[in-house]
Amino acid sequence: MLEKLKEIVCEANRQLPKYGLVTFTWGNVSGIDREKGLMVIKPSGVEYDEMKPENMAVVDLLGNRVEGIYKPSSDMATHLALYQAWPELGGIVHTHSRWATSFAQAGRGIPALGTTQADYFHGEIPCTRPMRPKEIGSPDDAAAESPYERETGNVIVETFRRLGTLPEEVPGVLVYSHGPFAWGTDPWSAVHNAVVMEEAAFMDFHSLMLEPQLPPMQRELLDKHFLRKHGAHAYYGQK
Ligand SMILES: O=C(CO)[C@@H](O)[C@@H](O)COP(=O)(O)O
Repeated sequence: MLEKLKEIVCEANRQLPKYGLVTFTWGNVSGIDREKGLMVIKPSGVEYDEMKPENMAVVDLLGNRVEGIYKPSSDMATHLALYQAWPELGGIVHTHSRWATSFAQAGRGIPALGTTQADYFHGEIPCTRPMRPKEIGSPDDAAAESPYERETGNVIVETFRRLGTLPEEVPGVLVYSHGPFAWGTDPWSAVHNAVVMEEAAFMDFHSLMLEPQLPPMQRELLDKHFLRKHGAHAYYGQK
């Protein structure tokens, strides 16, 4: 089971450059084995085309390294915070994909302007609030102890709680000044949702250029598309 999860997480990471979601190593995918209480995540800074299942990082749910010769992704604590808060999650992706990151840097959510987004996200993809200095830590924080990554996860969960949004209805978020996180029932569905998010950001940007006053799509159409594909609160995995 764990070896299979390493293969899946490795291949899901290798999909990121294939879908144009990453430059250099600016992204990471994880998966979780809840029975064993272990998370498998991309090793930090490793080139995607050099990745092999055996060099995936394996950590326990407190972030202690269990297997792997490389350091886990620098975003490990954010992934762990989301898995701990949301039991339905089976896979998480973080990238700096250009169009979604442009919205994150502008502090803007990605509004649901079309059925492409509505098929996967039941509404706007929100942007988190700016982090507070104490949540960011200081430059001399050792990377492993930096509160920034852990607090990023907490701010994501806080955003969804404040909006009353369910993670299974909107499987993604923009972290202010950083970039997108997407998730799903497994690493594959998380990557799928990350691709849809980037496409939606690209199309929204241009739709709003064409029509700055464009309102979000009608609720009825949004419901029709999302609920037809996923049902109310149905969690979904999309290959
Ligand atoms: O945003 C950052 C660093 O600022 C990270 O998400 C990105 O560089 C990926 O780092 P990892 O190689 O996963 O440690």
